[in-house]
Amino acid sequence: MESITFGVLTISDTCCQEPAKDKSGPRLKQLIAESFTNAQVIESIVPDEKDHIQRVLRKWIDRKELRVILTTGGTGFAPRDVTPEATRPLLEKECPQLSLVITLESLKKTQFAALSRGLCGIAGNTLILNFPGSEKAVKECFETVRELLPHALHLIGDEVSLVRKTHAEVQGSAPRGHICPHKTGAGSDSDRNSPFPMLPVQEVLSIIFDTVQRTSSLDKILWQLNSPVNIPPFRASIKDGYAMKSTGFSGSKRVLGCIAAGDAPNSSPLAEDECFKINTGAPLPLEADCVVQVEDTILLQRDKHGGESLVDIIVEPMAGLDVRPVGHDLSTKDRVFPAPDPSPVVVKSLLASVGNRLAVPKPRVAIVSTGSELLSPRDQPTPGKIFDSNTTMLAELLLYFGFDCVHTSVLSDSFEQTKESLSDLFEVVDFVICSGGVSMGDKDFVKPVLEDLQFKLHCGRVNMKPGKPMTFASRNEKYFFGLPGNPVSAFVTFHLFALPAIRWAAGWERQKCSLPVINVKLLNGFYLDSRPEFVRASVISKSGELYASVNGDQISSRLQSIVGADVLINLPAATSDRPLAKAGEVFPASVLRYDFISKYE
Ligand SMILES: Nc1nc2c(c(=O)[nH]1)N[C@H]1C(S)=C(S)[C@@H](COP(=O)(O)OP(=O)(O)OC[C@H]3O[C@@H](n4cnc5c(N)ncnc54)[C@H](O)[C@@H]3O)O[C@H]1N2
Ligand code: MOO
Ligand SMILES: [Mg+2]
Repeated sequence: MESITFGVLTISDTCCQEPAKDKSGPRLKQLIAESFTNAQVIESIVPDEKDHIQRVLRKWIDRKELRVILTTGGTGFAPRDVTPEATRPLLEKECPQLSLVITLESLKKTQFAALSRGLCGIAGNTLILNFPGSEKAVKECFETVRELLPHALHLIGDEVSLVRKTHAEVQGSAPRGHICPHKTGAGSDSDRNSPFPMLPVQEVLSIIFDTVQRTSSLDKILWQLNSPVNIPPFRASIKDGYAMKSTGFSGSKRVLGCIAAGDAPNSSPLAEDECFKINTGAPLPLEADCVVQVEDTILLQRDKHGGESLVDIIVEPMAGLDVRPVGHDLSTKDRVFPAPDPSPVVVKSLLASVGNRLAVPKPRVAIVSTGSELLSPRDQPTPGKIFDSNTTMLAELLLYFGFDCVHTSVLSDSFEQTKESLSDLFEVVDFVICSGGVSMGDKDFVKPVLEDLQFKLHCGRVNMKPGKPMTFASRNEKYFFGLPGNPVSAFVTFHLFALPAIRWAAGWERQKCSLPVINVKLLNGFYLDSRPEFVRASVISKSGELYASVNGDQISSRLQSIVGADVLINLPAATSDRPLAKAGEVFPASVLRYDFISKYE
C-alpha cells in the first residue's frame, strides 16, 4: 500500500487551550511512524465543540489523499463529550464491528472501556476511528487496528476519486449541453445511479451554515444600536385624569385647563389646590408630580362655557402616581434591542419607535422555476402543460417569513437558457431559489449548468422524503438552492434548507434559523419510508397535549397536503424491526407557521 496519509485530531477543551498538554496526539503520530513507512500525518486540536470537530473532519474527508482519521478524546459520558455525535452525521457507512473489536480488546485491560462511545466508519474514501482521550488508550486501540488498516483501505478503495475522474472525463468529452446524471454514475453506462451521495439532513444543514457568509451582521447594525432618544422624551401621564402636586393631598382642586397628548409641556405655576386635566400620553406640567385618574375624582363645578372648573380628588395622590418618567421605557443609555430578535415586526417597529429609518440590509433572493411544462397561472390550460405553482408558493413563503423576492423567472428545459438566466441573475442577487430540473432526467439541466458556471456542488441529494434531489451549491458569496420540482418537495426543502440559509445570511442567530421544533403525538399509525420523512400534519391540542394528524396522501406532487399543515413531523426511516410509527408515539415536528394549532379538543 503506497504511503498512507493520516489525520490525527485531538478533541479536548484543555489541550485546545494548552496544546503542550496533548500527549495522545503526538503518541499516535509516533505509533503511525513506527508502523507505516513514510506515512504522512496531519494533526489538529479542537475543543469539544461539534461544529469545530465537523469542520476539520469534513475538510480532511474532502482531501482525497487523506485515508485514515484517528480522533482522540470526547468519546466518554461527560456532558462535553460529543465526538461520536459529531462524527456520525459525516459517515456514509458505520463500521460497528471495528468499534466492537476495539472495545473487546480494551475490555481485557479495563472494564471502563465499556464507558467509551467511540465510533468507526467510512466517509468518502476515508476511514474514521474515534479513540478515547488517554495516551494509554490510544496506544492500545491503535495496536488493535494496526494490522487491519491496510486491508480496510483497499476494500474502501478510492472509487470516489474514480467517480470524480469518470465524471470529469465524461463531462469534458461530452457534446455541448447536458449529460444525464446517470451517465455520470460510478463506472460505465450500466451504472445509472446518481454520483451524488444522499447526505443526511443534519449534515446538509451543517454544510449550509459553514458555507453561507452572513451578508449583514445584525450584531453591529441592530443589536448594539444605542437609543438616540428617551422614551418617553417627557414625563408622560399614564392615565386620563388630573395632574397635580402630591403635596396638595386629596380634596377639591381648581382645574386650570386641559393638556392633550401632543401639547408641549407647560411650565405655568401650579398651586397645591390646583390641577390640570390631562390625557394619557400627554406631558405633565413642570410643577406637577402625579396624576389621579378620572375614576378617582368627583366633578364639583363647570364654568359658564361648560368646561370643568372644580374637581374633588377622592384618593391620596402620591408622588410619581401614574407618571412615566423621562426614559422610563428606553433611555439614551440603553440599547434599542435588549436582545437579538430579527423578526421583521420587532425590528421595524423598534426602529420606528426611536425615529430610526435604518433600512436593514436583507439578502437579495430570486425565485426561478424550471420546466417546459409550466404555464403561468394566468394562461389558458394547454394540453401537456401544468400551472406553475412553485413560483407563487416560494415567493409567498419568502414574504411570509419577512424576506423579499427581488425577481422571479420561469425557464424552459434548456441548458443554454438556464445557464444564461442564472449567470445574469447572480450578477444582482445573493440567493437563487430554484425548483425543478435536479433529478435524473435528461432534461434536468440544473446541476450540469451549475458545474458549467463553476459553482461548487456541496450537496446533490439528501437522505429525506420528500426532497431527495435537493441541491445546494455556491460560488464565492453566491448561493444556489435547487429544490426538487415536485411542489411539496419544494415546500419542504424551502423550509428545511433555503429559509435557514437566508436567515443565517441575514444575520440571524444560528439556533433561530431553522424552524422551531415541538414534540407531537401521532394521532394515527403511519408506515415509515426507507428515507427519513417530513410529513405534513395538522396539530390538535387535546387536554394540553399536542397530537399530529397526517394530512392525507403524502405523495410529493400533491400540494393539497400543505393545506392545514401546521407542522412537518420528522419521522425516522423504517428499519426491519420498525416498519411502523405507532399511534401515540412522540416525534419531533418542525413548526411551519405561527398559528400552528388547528384544533382544540
Ligand atoms: N429515475 C429517477 N427519477 C426521479 C428520482 C430518482 O431518484 N430517480 N427522484 C424523484 C424525486 S424524489 C423527485 S422530488 C423528483 C424531482 O425532480 P426534479 O427536481 O427534476 O423536478 P422536475 O422533474 O422538474 O419536476 C418534478 C415534478 O414537479 C412538477 N413541477 C416542476 N416544477 C413545477 C412548478 N413550478 N409548479 C408545479 N409543478 C412543478 C413537474 O411537472 C413534475 O411533475 O424527481 C423524481 N424522479
Ligand atoms: O424526493 Mo421526492 O421529493 O420524494 O419526491
Ligand atoms: Mg426532473
